[in-house]
Amino acid sequence: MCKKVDRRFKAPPFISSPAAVVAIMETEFRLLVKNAAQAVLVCAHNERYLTKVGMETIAVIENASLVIGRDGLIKAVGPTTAIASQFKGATFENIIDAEGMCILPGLVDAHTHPVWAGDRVHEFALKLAGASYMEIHQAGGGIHFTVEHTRRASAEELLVSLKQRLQRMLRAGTTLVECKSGYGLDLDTEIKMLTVIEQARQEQPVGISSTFCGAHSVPKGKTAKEATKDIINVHLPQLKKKVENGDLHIDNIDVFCEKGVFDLDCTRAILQTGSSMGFQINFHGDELHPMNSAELGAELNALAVSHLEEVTDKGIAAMAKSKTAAVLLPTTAYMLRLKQPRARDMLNAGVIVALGSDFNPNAYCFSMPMVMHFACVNMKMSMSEALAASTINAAYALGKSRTHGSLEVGKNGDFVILKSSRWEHLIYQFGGHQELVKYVVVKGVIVYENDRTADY
Ligand SMILES: N=CN[C@@H](CCC(=O)O)C(=O)O
Ligand SMILES: [Zn+2]
Repeated sequence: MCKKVDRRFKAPPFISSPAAVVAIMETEFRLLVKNAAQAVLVCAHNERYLTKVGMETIAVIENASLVIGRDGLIKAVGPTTAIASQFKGATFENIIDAEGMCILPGLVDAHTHPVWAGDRVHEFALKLAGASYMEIHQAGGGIHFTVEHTRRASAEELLVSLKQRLQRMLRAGTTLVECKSGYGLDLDTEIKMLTVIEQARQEQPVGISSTFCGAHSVPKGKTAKEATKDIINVHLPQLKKKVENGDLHIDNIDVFCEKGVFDLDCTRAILQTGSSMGFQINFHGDELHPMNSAELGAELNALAVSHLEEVTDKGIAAMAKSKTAAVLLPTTAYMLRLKQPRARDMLNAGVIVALGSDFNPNAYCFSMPMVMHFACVNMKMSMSEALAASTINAAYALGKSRTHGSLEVGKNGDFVILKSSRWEHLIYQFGGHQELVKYVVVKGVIVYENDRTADY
């Protein structure tokens, strides 16, 4: 009944959980998913994150059912027969018979840049012909190109494209996504982007963690030091006011810490100011050059540092100690033909490894299943490690692992139902999620049902 994937996973979690007892006293529920071939809980003991051993041994129940309450939270998950007897006489607004299918937690995408205008397909051609990311950036393209187009775009235009992009992420199984600003660099455009993110949060079902990334690049006509002063003395205080007034919601503060962009001192100053205003530190570091970003993340108790292709052994050890998550982005290393992030060294050292799509005009990928596939093949992660990195650990990197990232009683009823009797097909069939993802559910509501699934 209970697959011995995790030896610590002794009893079906719904039996021992106090929340499950509450559920039994209720009689009306939002959703029952019954008869699933597998329910992948990922973790079952309220872990906030998993490190290597936990990621290798994620919790899976064979022949499982799941109950979501009218508040959108998970009330019970366990063997089908046990759930049937516990919920005898209960009524459900909706029932899904998931025979032959798998239930997985909604995927969490821990790093994206989804608000922009003007694609960069022409730069893809240049890169294929040998130009590097930084050569294009220094010649005024790259982020600068996107900044010019995003400044000119209306908020309405940006909102339409953002919602379409979130919809494409949702269809690939993502139910929580980090969304950065950072293609404005001036205060007005940054506010326009953050406002668009705020609107999208209210108008569509994918959960959003929003990030102020005004230090994504040094704006033309300014030095890094001048831009840093501007962000600290002008942008951040204005944004803080907007947050306090309830006009904006900002979860994280970000900087692109890179040679020729923001150095370590500028990065530290911006992150410390943002953190003092209550924003979680989650920044880009050690991507193209070793910058000691990992060490800085540890020093500042950052929640997460992304990229880390050029991290040092010292940086890895520091992140393991400070419990700063490493958000690895396999699409970027693939696209830019960089050296792969050292996922195995990080896992062996005890670092909390998470994954993100890095969706942006440079790395045009919406799909966390594809990201997991790249992580397995190119970064040598196992499939269960990749799934844990795209669920509980990605939620941790956003400060959301109390509510997201696993199928556990009391968490949001956000999950994916896969038309396959083994969950690993989501990673194995690369590029195949369009046929595999049957339903996506957010807080117990079916937000996507796919007619294109078929048995292959
Ligand atoms: N490296 C910095 N930022 C993005 C790329 C943004 C862009 O090229 O537009 C990243 O995470 O890959
Ligand atoms: Zn990025």
